[in-house]
Amino acid sequence: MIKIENIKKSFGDEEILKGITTTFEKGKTNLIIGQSGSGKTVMLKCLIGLFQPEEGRIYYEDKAIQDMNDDEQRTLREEIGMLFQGGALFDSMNIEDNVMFPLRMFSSQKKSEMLTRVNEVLKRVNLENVNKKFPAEISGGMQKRVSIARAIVNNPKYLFCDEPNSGLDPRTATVIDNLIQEITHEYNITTIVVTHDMNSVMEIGENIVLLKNGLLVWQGTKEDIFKTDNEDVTKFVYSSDLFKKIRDIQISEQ
Ligand SMILES: Nc1ncnc2c1ncn2[C@@H]1O[C@H](COP(=O)(O)OP(=O)(O)OP(=O)(O)O)[C@@H](O)[C@H]1O
Repeated sequence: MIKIENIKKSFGDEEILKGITTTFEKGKTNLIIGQSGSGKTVMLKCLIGLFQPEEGRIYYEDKAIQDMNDDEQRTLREEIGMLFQGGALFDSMNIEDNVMFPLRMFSSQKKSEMLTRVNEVLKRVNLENVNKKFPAEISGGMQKRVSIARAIVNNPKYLFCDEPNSGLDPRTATVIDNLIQEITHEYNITTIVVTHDMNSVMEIGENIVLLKNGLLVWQGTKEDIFKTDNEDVTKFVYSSDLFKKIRDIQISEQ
């Protein structure tokens, strides 16, 4: 569980996060959604410690980052898996070495042990016999699965995904969404996904936080989305052509 209390972050005179309070639950896919520029990535970067908010507190379980000593912060970093936008695989390393990278960084395991773990996670994301291939030799969807394998290789307690579907066709995007959700449930991880993909919202939105101009304007589940009359939610949802068409059909059938 990750809890944030009244976090504020500015760049120069511009306040980007204007006091956000919320909880991201364990074992759930928590989504941060909102229009471009609403502050999603800045919030994610605050959560993983890349940006220091000027105000507010961020709790991992019951301990605030602000109160952690260096050792505790290092431990926390090891407990975090990151799935970067675009995958961010190392082009010059083969798949096996890409996935092994966090183990080399953080563990003192023997190579054979690391390899066993690498094969385990590659199997979990349904990728076998690709160990010696290079990222450029596999499809975008496969690259995403490699990135997921790399993000979970250290058994993280927390998984952060920044636009995990960018650049994927809708069917592959759904496969990736479902994989993230399955892994979240299976390993009881606190997962946070930044997205503006409405399909992801409706597929895996177990706890959705909607940001607008640096404020949290709505929070709920995917089931709540169609029930709410919150104007910010409806504007966001129906900015998607597909959902606009669904609404038009619903209205015409009434
Ligand atoms: N390092 C930075 N320095 C200055 N301003 C920044 C920095 N990072 C982000 N911003 C500003 O913060 C605002 C919010 O950016 P952010 O990247 O969080 O938006 P977002 O909701 O993730 O958008 P998108 O969906 O387009 O990725 C933007 O106005 C952006 O210019």
